[in-house]
Amino acid sequence: MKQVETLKKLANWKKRSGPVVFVVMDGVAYGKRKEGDAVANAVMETFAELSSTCPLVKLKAHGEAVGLPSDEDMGNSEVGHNAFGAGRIFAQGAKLVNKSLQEGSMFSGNTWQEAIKTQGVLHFIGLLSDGGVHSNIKHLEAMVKQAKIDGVKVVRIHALLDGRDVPATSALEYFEPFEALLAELNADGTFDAKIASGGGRMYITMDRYNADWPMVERGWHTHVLGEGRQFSSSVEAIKTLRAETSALDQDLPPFVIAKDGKAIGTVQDGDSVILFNYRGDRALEITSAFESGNDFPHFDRIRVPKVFYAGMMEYDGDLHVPKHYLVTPPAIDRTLAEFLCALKLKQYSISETQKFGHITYFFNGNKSGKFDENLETYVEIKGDNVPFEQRPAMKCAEITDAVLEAINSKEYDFIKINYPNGDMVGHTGSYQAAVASLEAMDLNIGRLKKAIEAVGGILVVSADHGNADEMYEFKKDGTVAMENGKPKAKTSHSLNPVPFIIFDPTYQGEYDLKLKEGLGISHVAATLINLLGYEAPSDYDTSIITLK
Ligand SMILES: O=C(O)[C@H](O)COP(=O)(O)O
Ligand SMILES: [Mn+2]
Ligand SMILES: [Mn+2]
Repeated sequence: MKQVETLKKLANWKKRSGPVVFVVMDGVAYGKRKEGDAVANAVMETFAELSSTCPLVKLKAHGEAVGLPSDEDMGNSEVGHNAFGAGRIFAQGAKLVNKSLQEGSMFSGNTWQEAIKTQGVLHFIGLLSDGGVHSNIKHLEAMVKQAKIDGVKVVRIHALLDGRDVPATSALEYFEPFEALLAELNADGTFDAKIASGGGRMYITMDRYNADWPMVERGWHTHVLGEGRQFSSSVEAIKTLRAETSALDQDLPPFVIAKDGKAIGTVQDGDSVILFNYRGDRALEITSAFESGNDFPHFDRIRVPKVFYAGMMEYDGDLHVPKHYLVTPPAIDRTLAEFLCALKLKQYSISETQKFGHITYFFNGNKSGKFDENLETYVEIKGDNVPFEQRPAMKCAEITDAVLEAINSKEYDFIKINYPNGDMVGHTGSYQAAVASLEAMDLNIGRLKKAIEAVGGILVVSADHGNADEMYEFKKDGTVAMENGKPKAKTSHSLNPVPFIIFDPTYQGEYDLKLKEGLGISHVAATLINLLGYEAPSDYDTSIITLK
């Protein structure tokens, strides 16, 4: 790999005595309506003070500004952190898969051709919605149709309920038409495609960052071994399990579709398996359960079928996982971390388990490795495996304790932090917990601010996309949607703009205090490089500050 160039020092920059600390308030944006806006309604004294006294601008964090197909697409952590870390916009997974399907290259490629050779069953595993963050049901539909055209006889789909990137209880809007499509494709008797198993995405299969391997184990038992509560159809399963548990879709218990007491879609030797999710974080663990040999410490798989396994994308560009994939991911290069390493600047990255990979792997362009072991420190504060509304602080105090130590050690030039609060608690749909979570985070940003003041560093506060700023669903007429006498919870991200604030207590007048308007979060990296005293790479999206 070609080494990046060494950036030039800014001629008129007075080096600060402390580090530049970049805070990503995950899932915190400016809402459009006060009702259900936990960000606007929480008591956040530090955020209010920074907002009224520091340079501040709103940045775009969704749609085309982060490489998604259209401005209808909400932002998410992968594309947001990619944009922060790469300083440029890359066409993202969602867009690349669309293109590969439109141009037909997915189906002419080796991976698809190999997958359809199976004499057994072609399985698809993935998230059945049009949330567009991890997957898109349209991609699955196109692949199932193509499988029929290509002469595959038996297809089994292992479908996860979303309710996290789409409305909280919307699963039947996807499962019912999808079952109808399968029935249509099966009607001429030459093709047999069925949903074989499923469950809520936060209950089985889609764990991330080694937070909760038993989730993946439950998924393995459901999809591969065909063990679990049996139903005759996915729609019957969803209706029954909802009535019994009142769970939101993301938390629905697993189900297995069976006929005469026998699961219809266990995974067997000689089958092909395609994971149709394109985003990596929640795809890596189930992938490793399929691809690992005997050396698999996470749970007893009981039976490991010999299959041809492929992912929609390459999920880890460093470790080349999985071995086979349908679409080549964006080639994100020349990231901020790489430039800072070339300058020999010491960097510290920290978050709680759920967002640890966001501030490292996503920030570094979906690479799990470091550029330089000696210059980069990664710290993970272990999260609790509980519903997050029960521990809304999301370890923000522990994260801050560690950062204060790092600041006071005077070892680091650049520190980046992800506070998971607004996002992880935002996804639970609990408004009260989201407010509590944001207030805890704000207290801790207050602690950071004091430390920065004491050492003469710079604090930059921003966010990767919205979430906690919209905790209620709204009706078309603009009023709050109600359910059982209460506001209906919204669990997904928002499309709202995010804050960008610079707190620079030893400002030396090197830049205008008025920030540039109308930009997106891909402009943050160049700004951070300037605030460290260097010229940004010429191919980066321009800095948000105007240097004097
Ligand atoms: O994976 C998730 O939790 C959601 O689909 C998206 O949330 P994130 O992009 O903030 O991780
Ligand atoms: Mn996020
Ligand atoms: Mn999120």
